[in-house]
Amino acid sequence: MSPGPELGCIADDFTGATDLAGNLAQAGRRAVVTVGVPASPVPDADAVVVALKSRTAPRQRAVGESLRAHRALAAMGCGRIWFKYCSTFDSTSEGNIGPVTDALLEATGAAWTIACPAFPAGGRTVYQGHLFVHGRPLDETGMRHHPLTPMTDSDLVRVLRPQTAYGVGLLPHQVLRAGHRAVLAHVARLTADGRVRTVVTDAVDEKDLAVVERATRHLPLVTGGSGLALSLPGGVPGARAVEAAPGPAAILAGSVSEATLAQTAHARRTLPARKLSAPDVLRSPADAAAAAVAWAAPHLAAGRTVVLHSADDREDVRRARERHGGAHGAAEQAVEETFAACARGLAERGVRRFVVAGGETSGAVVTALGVRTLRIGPAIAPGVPWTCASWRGRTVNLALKSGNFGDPDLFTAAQRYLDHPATTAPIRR
Ligand SMILES: Nc1ncnc2c1ncn2[C@@H]1O[C@H](COP(=O)(O)OP(=O)(O)OP(=O)(O)O)[C@@H](O)[C@H]1O
Ligand SMILES: O=C(O)[C@@H](O)C(=O)CO
Repeated sequence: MSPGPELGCIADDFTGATDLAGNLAQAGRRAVVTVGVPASPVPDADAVVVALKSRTAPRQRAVGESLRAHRALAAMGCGRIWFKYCSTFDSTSEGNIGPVTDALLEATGAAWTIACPAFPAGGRTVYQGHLFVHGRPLDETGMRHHPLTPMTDSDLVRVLRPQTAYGVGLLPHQVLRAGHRAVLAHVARLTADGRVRTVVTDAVDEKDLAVVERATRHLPLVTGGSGLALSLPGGVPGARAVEAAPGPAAILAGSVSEATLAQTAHARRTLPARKLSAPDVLRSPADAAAAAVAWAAPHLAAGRTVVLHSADDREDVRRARERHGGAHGAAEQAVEETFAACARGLAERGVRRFVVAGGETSGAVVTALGVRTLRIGPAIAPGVPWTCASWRGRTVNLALKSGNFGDPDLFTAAQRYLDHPATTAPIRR
């Protein structure tokens, strides 16, 4: 038996970290997310997930931070390492999926590993190496136009090859369907001459993932999305119970993905909502946040959940960029600073529950609240768990939602999963 946690995970963004930890909790693991590399061992955890902001960082930095995280997890005695990246394989020809995988192969001494982004419960499937999002090839989705990691090819073997120093193989569906022994024989052939060290795995449903899990449970390193976690056997019942803070809630939507825009539009029908004014935000994030918090105060006093959002559509972002006319990313930075200041102001006004949409926005909010660790609670949607953290010694609950996750009613339904965790487990297997 391993002396430390069963799993040590390195996530390349914050929402991805809680996504993986949430699925590990669904599989009965006591999962804890640390914001950045932990300075000391994490007690009472079966899985420690280190949340980094390395997805679009310069390659050297991403590799360096991931190795630092690996050293901390290895020092805790973690049995296996899991490199978590996006289920839409967000990367460029430079990386960072390939370079970080290469570095972790060396660090863990693994002869080979898998690249398994499939998350069927979240609509991500892989067939013959091609990634589909709710049945559409990746390159035909909005990811084609992502500003930082545009995904213009759904063939993951082709996408990964230029990113890694080693060969890339494919574990196709027909082999998977023949069972885990056939998988191991196939991989043995692929990796025989030592060139191929990463194997892209097909998986279109949970049955496929169960075979992948069975065939790879001996590996010191796995890489991929969070979907594989749902197939882990064993686990402790009740691992998802966390304290629910009393007190009002706020939705902070800084994501401009299609799913979030639909969720915001839905929530605005029934909840008090305010759009952050772009000119105000660009002039002074602090003043824009103060005005938003003042607007929220009477609604919060009346016990209502408030919604603060930054865009109705992508045009808003384009206009803000144009209006700002500054350095690349400056308008986005101002919006993130505003959400960060809103989170601080709202917490000071008694808000104890936050639903935050968007990876970057979540990073800004979690950092602003000075949160160091997140314990995982019940899920609102596949890949979106409630978490429990401490703010100035008080319990706060945070749900960090990846831009593209969740149904349109996610914001309005969120509270009920925290209040009634035992009766509402929305993950369909
Ligand atoms: N009106 C706006 N003008 C300029 N920038 C904006 C505006 N609204 C949001 N943004 C910025 O757009 C970025 C959205 O990124 P974020 O990661 O939060 O969401 P996402 O990309 O939809 O989600 P994910 O990364 O989880 O898929 C943030 O930097 C945010 O501050
Ligand atoms: O895997 C996913 O899709 C998410 O956890 C994510 O990483 C989005 O940023």
